Amino acid sequence: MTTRSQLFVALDYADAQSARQLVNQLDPKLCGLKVGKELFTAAGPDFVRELVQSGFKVFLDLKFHDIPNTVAKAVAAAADLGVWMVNVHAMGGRRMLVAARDALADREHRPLLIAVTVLTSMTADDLRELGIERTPEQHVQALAQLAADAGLDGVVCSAHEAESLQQAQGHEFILVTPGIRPHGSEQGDQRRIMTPEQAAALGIQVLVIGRPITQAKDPLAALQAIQESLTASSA
Ligand SMILES: O=c1ccn([C@@H]2O[C@H](COP(=O)(O)O)[C@@H](O)[C@H]2O)c(=O)[nH]1
Repeated sequence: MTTRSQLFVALDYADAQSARQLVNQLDPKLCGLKVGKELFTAAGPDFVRELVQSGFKVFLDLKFHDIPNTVAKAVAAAADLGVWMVNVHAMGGRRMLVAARDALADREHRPLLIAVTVLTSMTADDLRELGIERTPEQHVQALAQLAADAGLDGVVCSAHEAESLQQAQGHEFILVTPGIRPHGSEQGDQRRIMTPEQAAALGIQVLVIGRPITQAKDPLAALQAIQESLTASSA
C-alpha cells in the first residue's frame, strides 16, 4: 500500500515575524505547518489561529505530558484553536492518554491526537541512561501499542520504526516522523534519521522537516526541491 506522504515544515522560529517571512511564501497545498514549543511560547495562540485562518493544516507540537486532568484541558484548548493535529507524550501513561482522547470526543472540531513515543534525538544509550533496557524500536512498539489501546490516532516515531509499526498497527494508524534529513543535510541533534525519499517510500503519512528548510539560504527553494524529489521518486 502506498500513502502519499504529507510534508510538514517545523516553524522553529523565535517570533511570529520570522515565521511569517516563510509562511507568506507558502501555499497550503504545498505543505502543512508545525508549531512547536519555541514559536508557541514566543507568539502564542493568536499566531496559531492566524495560520489556521490562512488555510494551513497546523500540527500543534506541544507534546503535553502532565497529570490526566491537565492534559485533557490542554488538548481541549488546542482543539479550540482549530489545529489539525495535537500531541501528547505516551510516557504520560494510559490514564493520561485516555483522558486526552475523551477530552476531544464529541467535539465539532476534533484534531487528530497523536502520542510521542521515543524522541528522534534519542538512541539506545540515552534510553539505558533512563533505566530503559529496551531498544528504541522495542520501546516505540510498546508505547505505540499503549497509544492504540487508548484510542489515539497514531504516534510520533522515527522512520526506522515505520515498517514494524505498520505491521503491528495497520496502515490506518498515523505515523508522524521527524528526523527527516535530505541527502547531504546536517544531522544536528537528530539521531534516528532518514531521507524524505526513503521515508515516503515506506508510506509514512506525515514527514516533519525543520532546519533543512528553515536554515537554508532559500527556504522556499529547499522545500520545493524536497517536494520535487518526492514526486520524482514516487513516479
Ligand atoms: O521525536 C521528535 C518529536 C518532535 N520533533 C520535532 O520535529 C522538529 C524537527 O526539526 P528538525 O529541524 O528537522 O530537526 C522539531 O521541531 C522537533 O521539536 C523531533 O525532532 N523529534
